[in-house]
This record gives sequence, C-alpha cells and structure tokens, in this order.
Amino acid sequence: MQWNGVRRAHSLWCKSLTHNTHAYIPVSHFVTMSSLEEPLAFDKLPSMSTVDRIQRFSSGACRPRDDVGMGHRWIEGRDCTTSNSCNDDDQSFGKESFPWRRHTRKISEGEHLLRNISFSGRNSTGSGTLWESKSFQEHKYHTFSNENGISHSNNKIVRGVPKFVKIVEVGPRDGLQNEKNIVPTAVKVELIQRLVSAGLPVVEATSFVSPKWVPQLADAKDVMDAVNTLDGARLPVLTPNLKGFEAAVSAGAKEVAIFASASESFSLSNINCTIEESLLRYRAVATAAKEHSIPVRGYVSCVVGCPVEGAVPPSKVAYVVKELYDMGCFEISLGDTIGIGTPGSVVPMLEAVMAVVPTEKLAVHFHDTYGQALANILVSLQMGINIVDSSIAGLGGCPYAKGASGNVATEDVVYMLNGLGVQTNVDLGKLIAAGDFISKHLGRPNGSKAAVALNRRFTADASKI
Ligand SMILES: CC(C)(COP(=O)([O-])OP(=O)([O-])OC[C@H]1O[C@@H](n2cnc3c(N)ncnc32)[C@H](O)[C@@H]1OP(=O)([O-])[O-])[C@@H](O)C(=O)NCCC(=O)NCCSC(=O)C[C@@](C)(O)CC(=O)[O-]
Repeated sequence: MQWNGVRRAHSLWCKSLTHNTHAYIPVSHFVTMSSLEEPLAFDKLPSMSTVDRIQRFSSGACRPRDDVGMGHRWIEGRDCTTSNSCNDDDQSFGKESFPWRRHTRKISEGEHLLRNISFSGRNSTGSGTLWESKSFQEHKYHTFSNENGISHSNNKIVRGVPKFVKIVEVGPRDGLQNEKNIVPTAVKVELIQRLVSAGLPVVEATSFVSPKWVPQLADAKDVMDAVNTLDGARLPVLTPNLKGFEAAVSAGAKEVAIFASASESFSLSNINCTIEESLLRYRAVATAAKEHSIPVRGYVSCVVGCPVEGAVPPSKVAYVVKELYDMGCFEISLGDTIGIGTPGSVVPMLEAVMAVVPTEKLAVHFHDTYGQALANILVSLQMGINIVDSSIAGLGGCPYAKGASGNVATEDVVYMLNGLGVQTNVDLGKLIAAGDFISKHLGRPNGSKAAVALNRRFTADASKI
C-alpha cells in the first residue's frame, strides 16, 4: 500500500463516515510527516555484536512451533513449518536448520562479485525490448565487477547474509493497485507470466478486495482464471475477509494473504476496522483456510511509521505479528508502508519481532520513498531475514504525490543480491524485460535504477555490434 493508497482509502473512509462510528482523522494529517522526518542517528545503529546477539537469540529462542501453523504439512509434498517457503524453491536451506547463521562463503577463484546475466532460454515475446532482441539472445553479460570479489574480502558484513534469498514479487498486486488507469487484464496476465518465467518463486497475483475500494483489481477473478494453472511459482492473493477468501478459492487461488496493521489509524483507513476487529476477521479467514488446506501469509503494515500516527512502537508491531503467527500464518511480511524507515528504525523493530516469532517466518517489505529500501534490506539480511518482497520496475509509487516512490524494485534487489553472491534463482535479464514491458504499458520509465543502467549499457554495447 502506498501513500496514495492511504490517501485514497482514507478519503473513501471519510466518505463513509455517515455509517461509521470511527473517529474522524483530518486528511491534513496524512501529509504531515511528524517526527519521522528525522531519521535516526548513526549511533542508534546496532553494533555487529548486537546483530550477533540477535542472531544467536533468534536461532535458539524462537523455534518453529509444531503444534500450530497454517502450513503444517497441510499440503501434500509441502512443509511450511520450518522454512520460509511452502515448496522446495529454496535450494540452500536443506542442510542448515538455521540459515541465518553466518557461513563463510566459498566462492571459487575468479568468480565475479556480480554474476553473469544469461540471455539464453528466453521464451517470452512481444515487448520488443533490447533484452529480447535477437542480437542479444546468445550474448552473455558480466555486470560491473569488483576484481577483488567477495572471496577476497572475508568481510564480516557479507558473511552475515544468507546464502539464498526468496523474493516475493508483489508488482501485479501492490505495484498495480494504485494505478489510476485501469490496466487491461491481458497485460496483468502477461506480466505475471513473464515474472514467473523469470524464475520468481512467488508472484502475488491480485486481491479479492472490494472493487469500490480498489477498482484496479476488480478483475481479480479473470486474472486468476488466466494464471492459476501456471507452473513454477506460487500465486497468492490478498483476502481482507471471508467474502474475499471465498471468492479467491472459487477462482482457484491456492494461497492467500491477510493484511493487518500496526497502526490503528492505518487499519481504519485501509480496511475500515480497528486492529482488533481485523484480527477477528483474519482468524475467521485462517480457520476457513485451514479447512481448505490453503496456506495463509500475513502482512503487517506501518511497521516503522504511520502517515497519521508517526513513529510506531516496535512492541505494537511485535504484538500484531505474534497474533498472525498464532492464528497460523506460515510467513509474516513486515511492511514499511510509507518507506520512511532507515536501518536505525528497522533494526529495533526487527529485534522486537524476532523476540516473539522465529526469524525464518519473517519477510521484509520495503517501499523506497526515502531511498532507504536497499539499506533496510541489507540490514535485515544481516539479521537473518531471508525473504524479501519487491515489485517489478519499482511499481507502486504514488502518481499524484510528487517525489513519493513505490516498492523497492525487484531488479535492484536482484542486482544487489547478485553482487553479494546471494542466490535467488532469478534471471535478471528476463526480469528487466518484464519491467520494461509493464513500464512501457504504463507509459513511464522503468523505476528500477539497475534496469535503467543496464539497459543504457546494453544500448551502448549494441551500437558497437
Ligand atoms: C475490507 C473491506 C472490504 C471492508 O470494506 P467495508 O466497506 O467496510 O465492507 P462492508 O463489509 O461494509 O461491505 C461493503 C461492500 O463491500 C463488499 N465487500 C466486502 N468485502 C468484499 C470483498 N472481499 N470483495 C468484494 N466485495 C466486498 C460488500 O459485499 C458490500 O457490498 P455492497 O453491499 O455495498 O454492494 C474494504 O475496506 C477493502 O476492500 N479494503 C481493501 C483495501 C486494500 O486492498 N488496500 C490495499 C492493501 S495493501 C496493504 O494493506 C499494505 C501491504 C499489504 O501492501 C503491505 C505494505 O505495503 O505495508
């Protein structure tokens, strides 16, 4: 959810006040950024020893519970209890029960800091981007490389990050939900197909929410009809209540997500109920999902800041996360909804959450409004998180609030992870093609800096061929 979505949802909420008893919150509060304008100072950052302590603590203190869990061997061949994934998309977790432990990476001599991008095996057609042009089909590219490479750095910071990161692509849902002009269903479907073909293990496809609240996703059923037989990725959908859950199941959804908030005001503006009311609704969804053996992902919004309330205390975030975990969510994504967090505010929030829920159940979901998303992701990885939400081409920005930007771009995340030697199984070339495809459709430049830079570089190289 972006700033714009907050404002839109809020204005809708304000309009419905005649039959709503909630207290009125002036719209002006939505544009007052409060004390969060001031990022936390560097001296508030944890030392590495703090991170070490967190890692040690989380690996022992928060073992996954066997008696609860939406995904506790509900699905044949899947096991959601101990890893972040409901299938075997994580190739690196197998032998290590606590993958966030530091491991000395063994990267062979000469292996580049930044990995090759292969163009072979592309099967998507149609957008005509440079990445898909014939002359590049067999071309292998090296991204810019630090000749010293990771193998020579033996660097404490790099050693702390997990070997594999699961990327949860939220572009077709979070990225598009605020688009003012309705994107044709066929374009959404092609986007999802391209993202799946790029190797993303999870692509959040759409939302079964009220079309009055989110008109852009009113075609949720049609989208699901077209994609629910796609192989190779899980395609969760958002469900705000039982009505949405039932519609999602009828449309063939095999995984759903519920979305609560750590901020009371945001909960009211986003889903028109208090936090406690939302938890009651979500318990009903979780129970129904259990009956259908459908795994449920949880979201908590405003984990560091709320556009109305300002700073959100970590203890409040931890409370909501624990509630979602206890009702059986197999994974809980921590959303910095307005992109205001810095490592200085993200670390204490993660500390609080990791004290109540196992680290491997947690994902991070950063918006890049203040340009902090990659820094926040890096610090989260250092603390042991290995699931990152992101949106193709950085979609999700507010087209009306100048300067506000959307979710962190998937291409940028993959570029950084490649640079760290972290495996994602995602093909950056195909990803960039998918980003160019949707950006072209929306009539705006690709919001990923890595995509723009790589496209520029390949254009320059192409002119030499
Ligand atoms: C929760 C509601 C439905 C409550 O909306 P409400 O108006 O309070 O609902 P209601 O129960 O009073 O029903 C009103 C009407 O909506 C219908 N309705 C009721 N439920 C549904 C449904 N599921 N699907 C379709 N229709 C529905 C219902 O049938 C009725 O229809 P009417 O009788 O007036 O014709 C509404 O507020 C809503 O849809 N909100 C969703 C807003 C949204 O999608 N926001 C974006 C999510 S992103 C986010 O939260 C953050 C995240 C996850 O991205 C992470 C981050 O960035 O931090």
